Amino acid sequence: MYIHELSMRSYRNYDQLSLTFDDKINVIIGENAQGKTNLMEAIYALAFTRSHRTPRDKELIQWDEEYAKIKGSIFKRNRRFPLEIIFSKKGKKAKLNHIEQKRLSDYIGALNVVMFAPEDLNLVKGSPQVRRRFIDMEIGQIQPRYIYHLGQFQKVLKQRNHLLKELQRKPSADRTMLQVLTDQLIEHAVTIVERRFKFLHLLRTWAVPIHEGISRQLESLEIAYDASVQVSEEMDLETIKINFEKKFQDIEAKEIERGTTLAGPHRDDLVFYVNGKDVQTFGSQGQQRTTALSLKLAEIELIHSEVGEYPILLLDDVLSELDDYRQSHLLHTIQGKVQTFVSTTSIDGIEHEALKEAEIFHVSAGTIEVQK
Ligand SMILES: Nc1ncnc2c1ncn2[C@@H]1O[C@H](COP(=O)(O)OP(=O)(O)OP(=O)(O)O)[C@@H](O)[C@H]1O
Repeated sequence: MYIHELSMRSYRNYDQLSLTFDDKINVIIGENAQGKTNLMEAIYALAFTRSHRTPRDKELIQWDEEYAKIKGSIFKRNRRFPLEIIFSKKGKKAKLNHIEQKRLSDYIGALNVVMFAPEDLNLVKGSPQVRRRFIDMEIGQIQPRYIYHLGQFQKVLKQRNHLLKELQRKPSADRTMLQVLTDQLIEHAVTIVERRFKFLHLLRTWAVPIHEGISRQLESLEIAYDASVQVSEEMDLETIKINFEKKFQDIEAKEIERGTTLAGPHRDDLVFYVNGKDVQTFGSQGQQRTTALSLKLAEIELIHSEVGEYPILLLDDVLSELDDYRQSHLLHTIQGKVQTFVSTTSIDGIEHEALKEAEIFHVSAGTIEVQK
């Protein structure tokens, strides 16, 4: 799939903009703070209805404006369809084929995007939250129903935490309600964990051989799910559910004492091993980067295998962070099959064969010019 046209209004530092892209490689060049990341972010937001760098939609609206609008014309399975997203101070609206989608989960997934930004190099080193977000966003775009379960889980989690705080202060508060909320929480948690297991199985299928390739057969990658409840990928749904129930019975007193939910998918993590050693603790910076790159390349192949089309790849200021070998590996893998956006302050240092045919855009203070 690819984006043919993109237009924006009052989005970050862009007043008004309309661009046509190459279906292969587009390079966005500009000095710092001119709007490169804002453009990448807009494409990401068109796919996910949110930014990759802030949870606050209001920040996307140009200062002193009432709303921001992004429109895209997408080609998928040889058919063209429009996407539109409007962020206003009251909320957001997402339109697919000109029709507003009541649930965002009916919209997300129409456009598949993989973003690789410098902070993704932190996927291995960063906090568990970064890895949970990675896994949740990726499952969400191939299985939009997952987003619904995640939203329901968050809702119940909030109510449950609220009640646990109340019980912490006042032990006579409603215990029956706690049981009701625990049952609801478990119902969504089991679905989330089961879908994460299935996703990890697919991710491994692609990431392990890719990592072996990038490391010239020197490293073998393993990915494990570090769960806060005794569950594993071999278990059936019923066993997972029983183990959740047991866990919450065991920790009830502790949860009331702390006033918060201490187990569940919001506390889980991913662990990456290279040659049997935990990369987060023992890996070199190079190994951590290779792992992050393998995961991103695996995502591209995984989406292709699940959706039947390659996603759009956004490489925001990240090529120059990779050494020549990893850069070549990346560009070689995507060449010709993945519409890619590369942002950079300078094209020197990334003179790869793949970029020769690229469409070049120059960004300066919220305006973009195509290089003739
Ligand atoms: N809501 C907004 N309204 C108007 N301008 C904004 C808004 N949010 C951010 N900006 C401006 O956008 C610019 C930052 O653009 P962007 O993050 O795309 O930089 P960049 O070109 O990627 O630079 P770098 O190479 O430093 O990452 C800044 O000048 C910032 O002040």
